[in-house]
Amino acid sequence: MTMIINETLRLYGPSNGLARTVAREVQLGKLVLPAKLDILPLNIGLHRDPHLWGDNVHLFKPERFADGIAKATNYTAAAFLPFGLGPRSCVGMTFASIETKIALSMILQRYTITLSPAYVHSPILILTVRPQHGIQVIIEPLHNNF
Ligand code: HEM
Repeated sequence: MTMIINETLRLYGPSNGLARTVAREVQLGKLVLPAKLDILPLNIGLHRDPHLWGDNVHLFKPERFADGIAKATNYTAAAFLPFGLGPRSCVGMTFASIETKIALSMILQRYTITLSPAYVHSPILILTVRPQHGIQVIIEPLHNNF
C-alpha cells in the first residue's frame, strides 16, 4: 500500500510547487537569483523528470518504490517531495499517510473498486492537482452481510 501511495503522490500529488523567497543572492546554474525574489520550484517537474525516474517516468509503477524512497530516487532527496522539503515541510505528513492507509484498509476490507469505463483520465491544476471530470468507479461489496 505504501508503494501505491508513493507512486500516486509522485504522479498526482496535490501540491505542484513549493513557494519560496530567496534569502540572499544565489547563483543557480546560469541564473543569478536576487535576494527577496519569490520563486515557485515545481516538484511536479522533478517527479516527472526521466533523468531521475527513467524512461517509464509517466507510467504508474508502484514497484519502483519496492526498496523504499531512497532507492527509488537513487538517494536524491529532492527528487521526491510531495510533502515539501526542509524546515517548512508538511507537518501533517505522518498523519496524512496513516489516515490514508486506515481509510483505504477499511474500504478494501469491505468493497472491491474497479475503474468505470466512463472514466476519462484528465488531471488538471486548479490550485492543486485534481481529476477534471471526477473519478467514476464501480464499488461492489465483498461480503453479503452489509
Ligand atoms: C496527502 C496529504 C498532504 C500533502 C500532499 C501535503 C503537502 C504539503 C506541502 C507540499 C506543504 C509545503 C511544504 C513546503 O513548503 O516545503 C505542506 C505544508 C503544510 N502542511 Fe501539508 N500536506 C498534506 C496533508 C496535511 C495534513 C493532513 C495537515 C494537517 C493535519 C497538513 C498540514 C500542513 C501545514 C501546517 C503546513 C505548513 C508547514 C509550514 O509552513 O511550516 N498537511 N503540506
